[in-house]
Amino acid sequence: MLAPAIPSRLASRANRWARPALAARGLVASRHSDSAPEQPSTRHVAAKASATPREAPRAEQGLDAKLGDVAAASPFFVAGSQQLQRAIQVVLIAGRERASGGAQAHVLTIGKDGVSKDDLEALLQAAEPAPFGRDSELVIDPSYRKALQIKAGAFVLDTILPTREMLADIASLMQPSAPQIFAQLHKINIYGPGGMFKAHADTPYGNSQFGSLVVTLPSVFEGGELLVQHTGQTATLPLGGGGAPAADQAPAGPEQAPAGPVVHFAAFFSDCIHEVLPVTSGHRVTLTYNLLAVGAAQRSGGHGSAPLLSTVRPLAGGGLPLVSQLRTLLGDASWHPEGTTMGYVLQHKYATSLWELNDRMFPGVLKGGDRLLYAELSQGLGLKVRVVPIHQNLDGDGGLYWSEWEEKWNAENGEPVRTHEEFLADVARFKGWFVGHSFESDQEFLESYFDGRGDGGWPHWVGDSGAELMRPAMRPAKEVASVWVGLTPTLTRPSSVSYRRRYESDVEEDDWEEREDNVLPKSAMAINQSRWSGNEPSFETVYSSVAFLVKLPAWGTPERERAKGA
Ligand SMILES: O=C(O)CCC(=O)C(=O)O
Ligand SMILES: [Fe+2]
Repeated sequence: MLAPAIPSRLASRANRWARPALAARGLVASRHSDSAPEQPSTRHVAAKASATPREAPRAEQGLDAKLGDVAAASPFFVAGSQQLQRAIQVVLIAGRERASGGAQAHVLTIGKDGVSKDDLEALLQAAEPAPFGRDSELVIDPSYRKALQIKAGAFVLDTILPTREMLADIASLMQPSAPQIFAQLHKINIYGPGGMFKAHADTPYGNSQFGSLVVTLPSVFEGGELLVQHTGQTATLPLGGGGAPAADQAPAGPEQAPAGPVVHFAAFFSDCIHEVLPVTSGHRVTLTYNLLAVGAAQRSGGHGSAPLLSTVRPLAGGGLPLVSQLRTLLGDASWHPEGTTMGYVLQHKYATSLWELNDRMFPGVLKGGDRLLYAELSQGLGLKVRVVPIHQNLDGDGGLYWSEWEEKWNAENGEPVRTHEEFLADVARFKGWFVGHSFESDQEFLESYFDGRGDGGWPHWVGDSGAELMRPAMRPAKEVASVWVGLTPTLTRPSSVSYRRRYESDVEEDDWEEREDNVLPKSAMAINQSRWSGNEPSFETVYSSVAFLVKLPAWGTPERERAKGA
């Protein structure tokens, strides 16, 4: 008696969509393929486009061609060095066992000459192998990350690092409208000869995390460059490496040379793939931090983009070519005379907690080039811009479900019937991405979907052409984008992560078994830890791909007049 347990609405939905809840109950075989994520090689720094190239209409190809300029116009990292006035003291707190053995906390004093041999020894003694997140597991794999770590909590710094100056630079370039940013100390990392960390994105700690910060403690090492990539650009940051004693790099002070060392730092948006190249000699000792922005959303939220533009204008140094191209197109009466909606896939991904997706965070939390573009479109051109999540379906079948038995049941009960051939056609069609309705309604959708309540909205699928929205929505999106920009280069990293339900502990005893392995399918995730490893495993916060839906006004309207400019 399986069929009556399936509410008819869900049953008809199941014909078209994944049904993990049923799979978990053993009613259907799970169709999620768990192929191992493809790991990038150390030197493989450019994200490889795996999407089918879209066939954009000729007029719109110019828009895509200008995309690189958006990335180039705004930085994705901030790096520099600073001469400290005082030596840095690091107190290594002895563990309980060691304390009982009479060990004392060890105090390191790191002055101009950097980490001494004895201090390095003490650091190595206190350290343990550094794990990282692979899918949902914390693993130690020296072929991927070879490093030692000392976790925050096992040491105390007496010096305020990052310095106020570092934080100010980071804030003004990376979070210009956040009233306050914070650096949350994560750990000390020690990379000896051969030490490295292959390409990964940093697992977000919550939706206020925008970046990661690395500060190197001065020591002599070679190699160990930090590579950070973003939309085809790669920054190579030596962070004080290169063999010269760190103190030698300080500008020679005349009489009163500062007692402190020179420290190097690099901050980057933490969705950017980065890696630490192998250290060839010496020891590279870093402090890592999560960068959190507080209040960014409130400050520039709502519809007011004016404050946003004033914060990004100094970064831009002129208009974006993408925007002037759009302006030219809008000035052509034959280009979408009725008006349309343009979709733009943002260059960065945004940390969101799946169950707290929130579009009110935008535009305040926008990063780099995305922020610049938003400001230009909304304030510069006066266009209406909506921010929506993009979801990804990896499997090709998206966990789509078809059962002969159930089709028979559907036929007998007047439900829509889909043939197996139709199912196979859908399988091919559903590989790719779909545009969410809004963060809030998608949350509702995903939750109801897993609950079997089945009352969420339907998303719109984006075809491989990147230009089409394929499925009619049960609750139609307000806009339907006919022009897509940026789809191919940005959405190239399929997720390999599944997410466990958070409220397992709330469910009834009886439901426990079936819900235990009831994971969010890759196909429905608001994206995506990606096939790249993270620095931590995480269920809670993921990176979401995000799109702008930009309303392009009809010819002859005042909005079009304003947008096309003089
Ligand atoms: O130590 C570094 O330079 C960065 C290491 C890193 O990427 C991480 O800990 O996530
Ligand atoms: Fe990292």
